[in-house]
This record gives sequence, structure tokens and C-alpha cells, in this order.
Amino acid sequence: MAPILTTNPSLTLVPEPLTPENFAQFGTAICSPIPRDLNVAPQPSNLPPYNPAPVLANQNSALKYSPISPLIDRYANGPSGTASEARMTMFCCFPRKLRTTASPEKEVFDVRILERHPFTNQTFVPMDLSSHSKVGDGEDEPIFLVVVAPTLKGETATATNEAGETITIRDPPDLKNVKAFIAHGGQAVTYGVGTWHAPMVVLGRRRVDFVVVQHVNGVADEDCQEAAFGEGVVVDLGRKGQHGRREKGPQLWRAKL
Ligand SMILES: NC(=O)N[C@@H](O)C(=O)O
Repeated sequence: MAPILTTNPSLTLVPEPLTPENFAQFGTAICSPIPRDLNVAPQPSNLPPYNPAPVLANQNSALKYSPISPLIDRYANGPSGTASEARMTMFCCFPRKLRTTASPEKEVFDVRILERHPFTNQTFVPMDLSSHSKVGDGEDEPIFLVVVAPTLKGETATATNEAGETITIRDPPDLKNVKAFIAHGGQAVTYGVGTWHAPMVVLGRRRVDFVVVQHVNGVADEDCQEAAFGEGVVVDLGRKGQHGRREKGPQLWRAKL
């Protein structure tokens, strides 16, 4: 069980659409650098500047942007000195349960735990998730919620562990500045090394499978640290629609590339 922080956060978050710019302090939001309807490989020099700059590849039939997101391994700084390896995992993420508030009737997601990987970054790439469904087309594509918190670097927080003992969490999450972002098919997300984040939250009617890329060394506390807390960090997902669909709220819900 994750240690429970003794602080009691109180915060209601309205999620923003995930963009490379607004997510930059937490990691990388990965989106295609080119429009969806560009179907003939252009000369890279005819494209707006992008970092990393693209080069032609695959017999000039592809534009290659590399690295599109870094792959970082800082396990050499870990206390145990245990060697790490690159690891690709699949997380099959089922839709989360939402809570409905009364007057106004809204759907909210309660964030109750954050975790971080102190020596590696971690990338979630959704599979089989379209970025294009229209409201009312019956497709109702799921989206995913990315919840992150800045790290209070050099600070400590007290928490209670499973045995009821008081323990110290170093570099704890800044619970006053948690942020929530709505991501959709066509986007992937890399949590920066040590970035506190909520376990993946899929919203919608069906499961989303993610390929997850990171480093691991098998030492539990070096691979993943957790901090739980009571009710208090709430993501406001807007008004509940007539048939359980979200009509309004995060218009984000239907954000398109
Ligand atoms: N982010 C997420 O859903 N889970 C993890 O970070 C994990 O490693 O378990």
C-alpha cells in the first residue's frame, strides 16, 4: 500500500487540452508535427521549423523526427547501483469510475494517488485510439487524462505507511499545483524523470491499451515511488449529458488534432 501523506490537499482542476507547450515542464506531449492531411512527403526545407528538424528517410517516402521524445536513464545515480534495462510494457487501461456531484450535476475524477519514477522517464503510447470521432457519430472514442504535479525538490513530507509508522517522503509532490490535461488518440505522453503523475486515467466506454517505454532495475523504491492522499484533488470533467455522454465541460472532451 502506498504511504498516505498527512497533508490534506483541496483543489478542483479544470483540465486543459494537452499540448507540447503547456506540458513542457512535466515532460513531452508527443503529437504529429505535420497536418493529418499531408499525404505526400514534402522537402523538409518547405516545412515550418521544428525541433528536432525532420530528415527524409525510407527512400524519401517518410519524414523522420528524431528524437521525438527523449529516452532517459539516470539509474547510475540510484543508491543501490543496480543496473537498469530498457523495458517495453503494455498497460491495458480500463475506463475509470467517475463520481457525479449534485447541483450542478457534474462528473468528476478523484485523484487519490500520485507516483513517480525517480531515475527514468516513462512514455505512454496509446494503441487503436482514433483522434477523429465526431460528437453524435456513435464512435464515442475514449480519451485519457494526464494528471501531474511539480516536485518540491529538496523538501520532505510526512506520510503514514502500511504499518502505521510515520515516514518521510523526499522531493514530494506539490499538491497545491497539480495539473490535469486531456489527451486523445494521436497523442502520446512522456512523464519526465521523477515527475509525479497519477496512474493512467482512461475516460470513455472502452479500454485503451498503451505501449509503455521506460527503464527499470527491479529495485522497487528506485523503479516507482508512490504517495497517496485523502479526497481533495478533484478533476472537474463538466456536466453529465442526457445519456451519460459528456455534452459540455471540457470541450476538451472532443478536442481534435
Ligand atoms: N502511469 C501509470 O499509469 N503507471 C505507472 O507509472 C507505473 O509504472 O505503474
